[in-house]
Amino acid sequence: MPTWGNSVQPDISVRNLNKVYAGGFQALNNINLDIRRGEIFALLGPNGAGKTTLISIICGIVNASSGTVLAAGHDIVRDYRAARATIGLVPQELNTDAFETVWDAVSFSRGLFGKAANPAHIEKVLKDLSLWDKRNNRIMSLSGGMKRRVMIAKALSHEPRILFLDEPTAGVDVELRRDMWDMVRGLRANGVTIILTTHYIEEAEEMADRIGVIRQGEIILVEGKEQLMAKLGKKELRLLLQQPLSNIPNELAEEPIELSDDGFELVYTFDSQQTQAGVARLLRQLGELGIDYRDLQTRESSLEDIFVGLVHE
Ligand SMILES: Nc1ncnc2c1ncn2[C@@H]1O[C@H](COP(=O)(O)OP(=O)(O)OP(=O)(O)O)[C@@H](O)[C@H]1O
Repeated sequence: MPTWGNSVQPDISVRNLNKVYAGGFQALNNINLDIRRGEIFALLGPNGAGKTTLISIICGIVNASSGTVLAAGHDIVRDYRAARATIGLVPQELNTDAFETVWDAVSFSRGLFGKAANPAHIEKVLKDLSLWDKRNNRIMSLSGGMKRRVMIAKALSHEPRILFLDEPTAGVDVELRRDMWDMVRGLRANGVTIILTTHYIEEAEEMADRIGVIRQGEIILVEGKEQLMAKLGKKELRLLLQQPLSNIPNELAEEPIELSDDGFELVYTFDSQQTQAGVARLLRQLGELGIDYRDLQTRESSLEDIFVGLVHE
């Protein structure tokens, strides 16, 4: 691992980044973003929001129109080789020679970064990814899940301290997705900084330390996952009534309350940061109004609810 390392300085630092594609389409609009050393950062955004464009610029595959990016302190344009050497990229598509063996493909990737051969490192990577037994197998003979592991092994072959995973679990089954999550957590435990893009909110909810939301080429929010859920999360209290109501009683008109179409359910929504005082008041009022309920359920909003609210605002 390179010796450059100041825990205060971000691993990736993006400043005033813009991308206008040749046809004139502005895919990124003044992006500013810091990724901290050793975190798992999830970049969430709907289709076409600019996630792949942003990653491709940081990894030197696409040129920015303006702005700067530092990777581990190296400018990605002026100091491209040093910057790129700190980064591993696992792209969305599998792009590797099917006829090669796992060992050869992963060793060759390391060579592309001008690094001297290091069989001990390749062995460690293959063992960490449960690929050691397959090292002499041709890639075409592997299952889809194993092929994805090979892509990750290739990305880690040159000992990058930053790993980008573009939609790491798109189209993989639930079991493999869980395996991937465990693997990514293991990488972070070894000190790798991880940036992943995902459509699966569940994935961000499960793994990310921080979440960035990108919409129409703009970062609209960056927040710790826990803080995001506390800040924007809502709680819901659902009361199943004994007798249906035809409308919400006037006494409750000021409350954030809704009545279901069949009149059998009252749904009360409140901020997750708020105390239970509102709920206690509501239940007292219902008692005074003689409205009986046979069941009461509470539910907290998921990251998905929050995300849908953000991108469709
Ligand atoms: N080479 C290109 N030329 C012109 N426009 C492009 C090019 N590449 C991407 N775009 C446009 O830029 C926008 C952002 O694309 P990008 O692939 O970065 O989005 P994304 O967030 O990764 O989407 P997805 O989740 O679908 O992969 C899209 O509207 C896309 O059509």
